Amino acid sequence: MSAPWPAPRGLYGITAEADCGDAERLLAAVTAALAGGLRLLQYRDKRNPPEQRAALGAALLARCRAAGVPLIVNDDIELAAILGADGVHLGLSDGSLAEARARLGPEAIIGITCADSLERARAAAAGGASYVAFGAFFPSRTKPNAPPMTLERLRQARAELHLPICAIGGISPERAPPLVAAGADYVAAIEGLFGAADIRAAARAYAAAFDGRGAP
Ligand SMILES: Cc1ncc(COP(=O)(O)OP(=O)(O)O)c(N)n1
Ligand SMILES: Cc1ncsc1CCOP(=O)(O)O
Ligand SMILES: [Mg+2]
Repeated sequence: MSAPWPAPRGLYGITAEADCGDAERLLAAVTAALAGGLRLLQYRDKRNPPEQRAALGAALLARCRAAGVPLIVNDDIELAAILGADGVHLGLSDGSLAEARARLGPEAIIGITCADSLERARAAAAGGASYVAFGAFFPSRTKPNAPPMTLERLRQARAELHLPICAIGGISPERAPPLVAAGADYVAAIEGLFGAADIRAAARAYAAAFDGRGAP
């Protein structure tokens, strides 16, 4: 059974390339993040061929299902469909929102990268996106060329958009609270979460940024 949407506000973990070369390591990392309170997981894997991505995606989906956490596939609408994952995340150069909705159905979670653009977020909302993602809020070693996004523009987005908003880009646990206060429903992290020495503790620290800030 697929996980309910919207997921409770909180940490959105995105798998690290460094973990995708080793299934055991990847599953251990994700298991630790789930134990620390991860609310959403994205399988982002730009290194493996399709067959391996299908196998890793299936293993991640089983782990996420057991935890009641949605699994979203980055970039690849077809892989999301084949796996029966909860959704897909699409950037500017990935497939279209309309194509994803047609392939995955009305219940699928479809996230759209808006980078620093409110205009793109408005179009995504009007086109039936499930959430929009803004960033990079801070310099990101994972994606150094992501355009910079500001807290002020995030507040503006929160004031006018009526769908979940995700903040991404160089976000450590210490950097999360102002983003949550400005209206982010999800804080997405790769290095700050999966690069941490204690992944479960890092997930808890991100989750704490949402404490006392209202129900999902
Ligand atoms: C939650 C979330 N937000 C943004 C992105 C970036 O997507 P994209 O611009 O397509 O870049 P890649 O991740 O594909 O390199 C994301 N993946 N997740
Ligand atoms: C995928 C993506 N899109 C904008 S910044 C980014 C990278 C996020 O990774 P990190 O949390 O390590 O900066
Ligand atoms: Mg992409």
